[in-house]
Amino acid sequence: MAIKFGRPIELRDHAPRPVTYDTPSLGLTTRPRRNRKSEWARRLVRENVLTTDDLIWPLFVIDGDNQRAAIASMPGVERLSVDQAVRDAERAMKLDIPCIALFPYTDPSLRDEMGTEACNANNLVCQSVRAIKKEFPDLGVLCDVALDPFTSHGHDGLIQGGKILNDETVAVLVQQALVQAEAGCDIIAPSDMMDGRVGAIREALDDAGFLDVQIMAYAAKYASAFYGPFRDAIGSAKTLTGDKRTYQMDSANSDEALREVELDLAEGADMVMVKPGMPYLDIVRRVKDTFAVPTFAYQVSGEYAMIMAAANNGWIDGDRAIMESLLGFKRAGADGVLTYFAPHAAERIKASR
Ligand SMILES: NCC(=O)CCC(=O)O
Ligand SMILES: [Mg+2]
Repeated sequence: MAIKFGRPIELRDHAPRPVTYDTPSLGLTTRPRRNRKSEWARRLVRENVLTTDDLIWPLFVIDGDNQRAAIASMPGVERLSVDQAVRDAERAMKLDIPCIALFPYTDPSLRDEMGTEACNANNLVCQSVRAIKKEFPDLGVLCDVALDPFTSHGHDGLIQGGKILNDETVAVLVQQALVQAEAGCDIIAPSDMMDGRVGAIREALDDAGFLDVQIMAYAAKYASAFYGPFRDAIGSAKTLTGDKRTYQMDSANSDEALREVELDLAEGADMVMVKPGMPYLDIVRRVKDTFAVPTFAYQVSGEYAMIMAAANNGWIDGDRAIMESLLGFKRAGADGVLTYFAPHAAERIKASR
């Protein structure tokens, strides 16, 4: 049950009882509670607001027709066949969500050591982009650039002798970005954390005439336990060998995030992202204060799963926790949030207007 915000607690919970208290005065000049005395007063002094313009909605796509398959660790999120992804794109349009992000569940038979399918101009992501752009040209479409949905080992890059190869991987990522841009993708979002990939992709996009295709760099992406359910969703959880700590950042570090962001901006990133979200709000704030560029946060699958699990157990008020968590990103300085809660939040925002 949703509790309406701003209803005075005493009216909600108690039948009034006649009591008398002594009324000593503390003689306070400043009483911060005055500005919180009623809903209109709180609205008047409110510093941050979440709007539908702040939302990017990640969708998972699978092969097939008319498929919507539940993901156990992400209750409420489904893998969608391309036709159904188009229906969710329509829902995004109706909810005034400016942009969606696409992630494929690649059939295991198409995964290999090199992530070859990433560069197939007719892969699931490219098919989805074309189908969505055809019906909804005004909806922003973001495509992730990384090899993990396509490799048999679940890593974001090419491996040799147990090591993730940087420059060789970047050459493949450039090809992946080009097929996505060719399909009509608006924002290329490299999430692989290889060094130098933003510059290489920018140059290749420009050479191919995609001057207006934006780059949102996953600039500060941490090696995190919170990606677990996402790996279920794209089917890499079981195949992933080892961890990603030689390319994703150490969660102990903060200055390093600024250096990563600085590099990506110098290489041509139009927007930067911090990921995960809630445990890294301090990074969002530092990035925004330091660079004053469009800054995004990714509220990742594990954050979604935590809130949903607690809400489904009745341990927290899910609606309120969702909106509070999203407002936290705005307060930390984010210009927008990639969140699986996007349609839910947009519905709430629209209903409250
Ligand atoms: N490159 C996209 C992701 O890794 C998403 C992670 C998540 O939602 O857990
Ligand atoms: Mg980097």
